[in-house]
Order: sequence, then C-alpha cells, then structure tokens
Amino acid sequence: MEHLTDKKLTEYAEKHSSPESELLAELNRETNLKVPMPRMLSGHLQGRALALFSRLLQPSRILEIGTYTGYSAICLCEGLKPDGKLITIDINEELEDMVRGYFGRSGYGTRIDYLLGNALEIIPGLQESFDLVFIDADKKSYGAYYDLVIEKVRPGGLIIADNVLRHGTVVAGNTDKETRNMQQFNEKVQADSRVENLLLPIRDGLMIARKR
Ligand SMILES: C[S@@+](CC[C@H](N)C(=O)[O-])C[C@H]1O[C@@H](n2cnc3c(N)ncnc32)[C@H](O)[C@@H]1O
Repeated sequence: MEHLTDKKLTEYAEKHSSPESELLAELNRETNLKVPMPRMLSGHLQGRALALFSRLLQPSRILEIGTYTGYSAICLCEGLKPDGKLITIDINEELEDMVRGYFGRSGYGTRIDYLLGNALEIIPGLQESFDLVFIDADKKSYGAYYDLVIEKVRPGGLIIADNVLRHGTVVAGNTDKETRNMQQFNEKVQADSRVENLLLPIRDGLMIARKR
C-alpha cells in the first residue's frame, strides 16, 4: 500500500484544497523526475496540512529533521513570524545545490538554516526553544529524536512526526523491526503525559503532539 487513502479520494481532497504554489509544484515535479525515492516528499495534501498548522501557530522557531528536497521546509515556512527562523537538518549532501536553489527562490532563504550532518549529533548542540518540530528523517531514530527535542519545545508548541502508520503495517500484524520501532514510537507518545496527541491518518500518518 503506497498511501493509506484511496488514490481517488486523495485526488478529490487535493482538488478541494488550496493548490500548491508554482514553485512547490515545480519542486514536486523535479523531485519525481530526478531524485531517488520521490515518495519521501510530503506532497500537495500533506504540504498544505503542514502549512496550515504553521500558519495557525505562527512560529518563531521551527526545527525540521529530514530536509530531503526541501518541500516540507518551504511549506512550514509559510507560517513563520516575519523575524522567524527554520532550522532544517539532513545527512545527505548530494541534494544540497538543488535544495539551496529552491530555498533561495522561495523567498525564505535568509530565514532558513540548512544544516548538513547527522541530526542525532546536531540537535543536542542547538541552543534554541522551538514552537514547531517536524520529525521526518530515519524512522528507527524517531524515539531518540523525540527525546532530544521534547525539552526544547515550548509549552503549547507542536511536535509532528511523519509516516507513523508505515503504510498500514502497524495494524497488519507485521513483526519486522521497522514496524515494531514505529509502534513503540506511537506508544511512547501516547504514554507521555507531557503532551496531548492526535494520530491523524493523512497520507502515511502524522502524529501530532502538543506540549502541555
Ligand atoms: C522522508 S525524507 C524527508 C522528506 C521531507 N521532509 C519532505 O517532506 O519533503 C527523509 C530525509 O531524512 C534524511 N536523514 C536520514 N537519516 C538522517 C539523519 N540521521 N540525520 C539527518 N537526516 C537524515 C534523509 O537523507 C532524507 O533526505
């Protein structure tokens, strides 16, 4: 199963949601044409959801773990306060030129800190408090990312984690390590009294945790 939502329903939902900007549509196309594993890109519907969360929250500081080609970063920037900043981290240096090009053209270039390296090593050194964190890198480290960021999120701030339904394997009886890891992540958030949370079954599943 590629995505949880039926293809026709997704198309209908996209048709009845605000369109992607021309730049995001171009980035989506270029990623699909030229970059390995394009299904990692958030895409139209999830991108609009991330942009809406960000606009509602009006964050000053956003942390994104897993830049890939920069699609979700640009969506999240839509809600940034005028003097706000987004830090995005990725371990893959091969996409740097493409990503920096799109960040520059998005108009948010000067407000994005694009850090290349292992997020597990970079995050402990970030001396910031965040209003919004988007976890979307290697799935095995979700629990570790959550532990690294939870104390850096201000009360009322959001942690959003992508792919928490793993194409439905979390309920299909799969016993592979990846599925077990994600189940443990979801159980960890569910048991954490520091947050109120919603598992939203959009695309591959977004876990949304609001710090109390
Ligand atoms: C699913 S993609 C991100 C998609 C992007 N957020 C979007 O929605 O368009 C995951 C990214 O995480 C990066 N990644 C994997 N392990 C990482 C690590 N330890 N530290 C930083 N980035 C990592 C990968 O290189 C990949 O680009």
